[in-house]
Order: sequence, then C-alpha cells, then structure tokens
Amino acid sequence: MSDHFPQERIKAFLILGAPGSGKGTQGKVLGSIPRFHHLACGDVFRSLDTRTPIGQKFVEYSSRGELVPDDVTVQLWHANLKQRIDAHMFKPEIDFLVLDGIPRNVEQAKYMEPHIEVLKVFHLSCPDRTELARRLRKRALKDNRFDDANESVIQQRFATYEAETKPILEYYAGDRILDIDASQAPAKVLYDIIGGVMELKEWKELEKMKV
Ligand SMILES: Nc1ncnc2c1ncn2[C@@H]1O[C@H](COP(=O)(O)OP(=O)(O)O)[C@@H](O)[C@H]1O
Repeated sequence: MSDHFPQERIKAFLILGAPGSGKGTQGKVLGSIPRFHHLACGDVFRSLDTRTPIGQKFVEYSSRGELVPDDVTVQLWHANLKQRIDAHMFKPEIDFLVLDGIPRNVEQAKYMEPHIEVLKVFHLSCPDRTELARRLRKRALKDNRFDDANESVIQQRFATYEAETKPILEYYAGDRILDIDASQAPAKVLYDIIGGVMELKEWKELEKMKV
C-alpha cells in the first residue's frame, strides 16, 4: 500500500453484469458527470503495450474468454488508481469511483475491501444471452475487440461470468445491490442507476458540500 493512497476507504460504485450488458456504456456516461470517476479494468488492460509481459498475459487470457490472474489484475488496478490520484484526475475526498469490470471475482473483491467502500452495486441483469451475444458481435466489428469476435470465446466469457463473477452478488448481498433490467434502452438504464445514487446519504452529503 503506497503512502499516497488515501487512508480512508474510497467511496465506490460497482457496475456488474455479463459481457455485453452495457457496463462500459453506463460507466462512461456516469464518469462524464462531475464528481464521478469511471475506471474500467478492461480499458486499463487494453491500454497496455502488448509486447510487455503483462500485456502478453492480457492477450493470452482474454482471447480465451478467461480472467487474467488475480495477482496481476489487482496490482495493475492499484497502480492505475494511484496514478489517477497522483495526477489529480481522481480526487478521492470529493469524487465517487465508478468501477466497471473489477472486482470480477470474490477474491478480487476481498483484496479490494480495505481500499474501497462499496456504496452500491448496480447489477445490469439480462438473462437473454442471445441479445447479449448479438451486442458483442456488433461491438467486435466496430471496436476491433478480438475477444468478442469468435462464438466460442463469447460463450466462454458467459461461462466465466456465471462461475466467477456472479458470486460477487452474494458477497455484497443486501441493500447494496440494485438489480437493473439491462435490456432497457441505455437512457433508461442510466435513469435507474442515477435513481439509486440519489437515494444514498453519501450523495446527499456531497450535494450539501457544493463542490
Ligand atoms: N478484473 C478483471 N480480472 C481479470 N481479468 C479481467 C478483469 N477485467 C478485465 N479482464 C480481462 O479483460 C477482458 C475484457 O474485459 P472487459 O472490457 O471488461 O469486457 P466486457 O465489458 O465485455 O465485460 C476480460 O474478458 C478479461 O480477460
């Protein structure tokens, strides 16, 4: 743990959902609102130089639809977050952190527990896997995502989500989970997320600070 890292736990929202459920779309919009800072673990991985050992690990695992090992992932997350704090892009005293794609299993959630206070988990739920696969295929063409291009990799990503990521919902079980229908229009999903934020006492306190 670095000295520059805040002593207090960082107030965070988690966006959780299967591949294609719209985590990135919602996270980006939310992150464009003052006092919300979006950090997408997948984007951090994709920004790595693929010639480096860690960049190669990312290509190796993500192209199979599997998770990158936890030690590498949490170290990268930690270092990336510290950079954002040091560069004053993210101000933990006044900003909420919007995490998308991390934690992706219970082990990662446990590691992150001393560092973040999870205020709410937005679970973008879409049981219709055919719809999600359709969205992923569309994205693969547009964004050059090699992990979305192939049918068996898509199916493996769903299986990884069911086996490893979904148990996070039990880890945070209780009032903190807000289930949102991810098959709705993106604007409606955002409306539901914002509604969940506005109910929180932490939001009301921030509003009073007028920062
Ligand atoms: N927290 C994480 N732990 C391990 N691997 C991760 C994590 N976040 C991203 N990855 C790797 O990056 C890939 C792409 O992630 P991401 O862009 O979040 O996908 P999506 O938004 O479609 O769910 C994952 O399939 C996985 O291999």
